[in-house]
Amino acid sequence: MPPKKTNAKNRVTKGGRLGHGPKWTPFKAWNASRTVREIIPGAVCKQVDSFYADPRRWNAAGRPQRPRLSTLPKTEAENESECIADRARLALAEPIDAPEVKYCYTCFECGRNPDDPECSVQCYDELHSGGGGSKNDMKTFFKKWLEIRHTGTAEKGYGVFVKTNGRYEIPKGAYLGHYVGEIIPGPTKGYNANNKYLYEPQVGLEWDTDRPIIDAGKMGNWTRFMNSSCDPNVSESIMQIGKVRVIAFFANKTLKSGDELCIYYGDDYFRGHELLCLCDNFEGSHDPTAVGAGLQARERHQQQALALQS
Ligand SMILES: C[S@@+](CC[C@H](N)C(=O)[O-])C[C@H]1O[C@@H](n2cnc3c(N)ncnc32)[C@H](O)[C@@H]1O
Repeated sequence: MPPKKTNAKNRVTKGGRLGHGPKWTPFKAWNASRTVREIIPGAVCKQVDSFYADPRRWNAAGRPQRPRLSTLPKTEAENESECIADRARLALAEPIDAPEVKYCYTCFECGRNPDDPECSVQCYDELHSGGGGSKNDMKTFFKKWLEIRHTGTAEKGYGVFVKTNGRYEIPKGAYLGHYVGEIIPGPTKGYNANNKYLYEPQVGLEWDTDRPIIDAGKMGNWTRFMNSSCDPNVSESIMQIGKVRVIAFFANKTLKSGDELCIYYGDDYFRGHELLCLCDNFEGSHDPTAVGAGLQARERHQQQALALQS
């Protein structure tokens, strides 16, 4: 039998990926609920379930072509008995306060130290593709419980909502997914600082001494559609899944049918893009850095982060 034809455009080389998830697929959600009137110009986004690192871009920046994933820096957090990852995992069964902690290197999927040979890239794949009896199975999570639809506000565009036809409530503390896209080695050729889908985490990945940037402009998952709120119901935290460090999202409140899932983008985002916030907490547009609730939300986040770090 002749080999099956593949669409070269949609093929991602193994060397350029972190994890071994499926190939790209066109991000159907991007157009799923759009009517002709609503179509937003621009490139159609590809749906991916793991990071993509373009070797040419990394070579051009003088960085290793393939991120090394085997040895991870050790921190005290590794030795802490009550690790936030474990708590977050337990939270799926028993809600806790949102895990707002910066670093924890215990694998979210298997609970082992990622140096442990039993913990592998497979943990990442299992969590996200639902294979191997993952406790969390994220493959069907989005499809089952969430939808992307227009917020009704032109400036805000699309948002992520808990499906309105379900009776299911997503418990506080539940792991929702993580931000993926193309990993770029900091501001390099072809980098567009105006891109509104850039996530610039300080993840401390050992293959990148600077800050890598996750660019979900051309490829990403549903998390790229999460809008900002001055009273967010989703928190982010840096986590370890297998050998991959991720920006993971957790429900910080019980999420009910029809709720929009929102994070807090932070002051820099709004200032940098010269945007005003149009979240539902206030009527009309407002500066999220100047409005009471925005400040309170930010302070609460900082306090939670500090409390959990100490
Ligand atoms: C990461 S995208 C979120 C998804 C986006 N709504 C879409 O349709 O693709 C970020 C952009 O969404 C819009 N946005 C998100 N939260 C907002 C808010 N609270 N107020 C105004 N615009 C917001 C801004 O245009 C922002 O640049």
